Amino acid sequence: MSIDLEIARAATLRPIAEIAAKAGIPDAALEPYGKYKAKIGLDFVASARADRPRGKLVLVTGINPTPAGEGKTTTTVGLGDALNHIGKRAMICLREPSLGPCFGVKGGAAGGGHAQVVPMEDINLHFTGDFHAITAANNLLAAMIDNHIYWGNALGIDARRITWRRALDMNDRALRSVVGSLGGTANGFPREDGFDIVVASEVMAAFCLAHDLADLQRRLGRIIVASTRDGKPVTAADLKADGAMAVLLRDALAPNLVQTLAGSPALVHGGPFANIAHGCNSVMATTLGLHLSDVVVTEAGFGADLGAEKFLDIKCRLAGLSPDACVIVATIRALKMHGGVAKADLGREDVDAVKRGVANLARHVENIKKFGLPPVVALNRFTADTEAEIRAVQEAMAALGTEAILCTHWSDGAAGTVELAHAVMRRLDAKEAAFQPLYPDAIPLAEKIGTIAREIYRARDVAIPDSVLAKLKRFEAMGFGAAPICIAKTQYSFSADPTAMGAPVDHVLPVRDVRLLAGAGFVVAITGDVMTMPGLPRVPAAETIRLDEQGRIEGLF
Ligand SMILES: Nc1ncnc2c1ncn2[C@@H]1O[C@H](COP(=O)(O)OP(=O)(O)O)[C@@H](O)[C@H]1O
Ligand SMILES: O=COP(=O)(O)O
Ligand SMILES: [Mg+2]
Repeated sequence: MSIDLEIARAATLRPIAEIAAKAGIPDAALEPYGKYKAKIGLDFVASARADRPRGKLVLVTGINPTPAGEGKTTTTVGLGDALNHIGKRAMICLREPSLGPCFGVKGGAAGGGHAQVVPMEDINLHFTGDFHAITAANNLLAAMIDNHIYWGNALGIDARRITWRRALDMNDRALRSVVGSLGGTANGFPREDGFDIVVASEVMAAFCLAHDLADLQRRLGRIIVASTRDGKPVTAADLKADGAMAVLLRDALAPNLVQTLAGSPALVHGGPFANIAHGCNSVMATTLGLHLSDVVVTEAGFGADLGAEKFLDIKCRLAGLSPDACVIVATIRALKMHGGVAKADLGREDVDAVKRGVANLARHVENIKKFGLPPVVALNRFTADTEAEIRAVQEAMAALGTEAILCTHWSDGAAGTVELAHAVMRRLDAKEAAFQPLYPDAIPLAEKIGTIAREIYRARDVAIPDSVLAKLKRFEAMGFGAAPICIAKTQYSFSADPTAMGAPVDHVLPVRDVRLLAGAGFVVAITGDVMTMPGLPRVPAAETIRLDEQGRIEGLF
């Protein structure tokens, strides 16, 4: 059994009503899903947010990770627990895990060791059904498109220009490109189609950026699914799909409340990936947390070149949020990878490789400062890390005037992140943050892509084919010129080349396509070979996930 699962299963959980009461959520506002999970009623969310927000907002991001991940979720939990341990009222806001990585490479997303949200099995699997609801809403819209064409196509949809794709919460490369409606006239008009993993769906993005149920339905209605032969956009509202989609999502939109192993309240809600989507939990949960607590600690996915940039330039911009501090999670193993060490050798001491790999961390530190957020580095300690390697990181960061705090929350729980909690509180109390997004709304979409590429990825240039530039111009002509950009890119490198470790320079960012997410309110720029439907690895985690004789789950991590 995985250590994470062993620890989670051995824990004594508090009834969720007790966690809620501690967070200032009355019983009447709770919709329990068993003893240890609950949704928080939308009426309570609205009333709680009617008061002035109390809390400060702390973003947890990281360096470019190894495929296993470097511990942002784990550190978000550890920091939240430590803030509560030192007497603050902290809440943790996380994304819900996707079944794709759970049964694929990375495993779950409930943290790890003694810094987890629980019940981890529920959270990592079906949780409260939100992803199934989002999948259903996405696929209802897809079905209504083909059904509209089948019954005469009154809207004049050009079947060659349908951009809406089906979704599934699984890694399945066989579904990336399919042909639907085969089998004769009763099945409709055959056309090319495909599936995205649900965390890349625009329904997920709209769900996570919606301020309330009415806003969600408006966003769903604005989703552009196709165009007519003369280029006129066709929306979900044109198909009269937005109402039924909102019905499917009504219960899901209520934020989920669970707890950490230490009993801290955690809102786990929504779940876009940060390489192919915007990588942040829901605005509903984050804004609720800010009204209920003194500090909200929230994670954005993958490295700061992806999740943090999107949290700051998309979520904060669209939701009117202003972060007050930022933690960058680094690990010795990832720094060695960036220093050129092969995955198989990451467990061996190599101080020189750490010193070389620190260039990746240094660039993320420099980038976060561009947003007016002086970061603190959390060095998430793994057992194989040596004193010499740790010292090398701390000395390099000290030379940059940045604190690098050793954290041992995976093995020690809150006690392992108390020093980090005090460092974050020093920044919050000093009111150091002077957040501003990387680019203004008013510049052209292509210039926004260029700004991110140059300022964050340190690209020399961006390669955008004329056909893609024409699409961007069309989006601007349609009134979406002020929208932020969400760059779909590999998580392993600052560049579009997943093998370019460290801090690559002089690279060109190839943008192969762009998608207008009119419902979510941003434009996606797809770079390199990034896929919106991942595939399973040669040996998927699924092969070691099973039930024991008592029907208990094994192999989940
Ligand atoms: N210090 C640590 N020691 C051992 N395993 C860890 C440590 N920190 C995280 N992990 C494990 O690494 C994996 C990724 O952690 P996670 O917090 O999900 O990373 P991220 O959110 O950055 O992807 C999880 O299985 C977690 O249990
Ligand atoms: O979207 C990716 O999130 P993690 O970095 O937490 O795996
Ligand atoms: Mg995570």
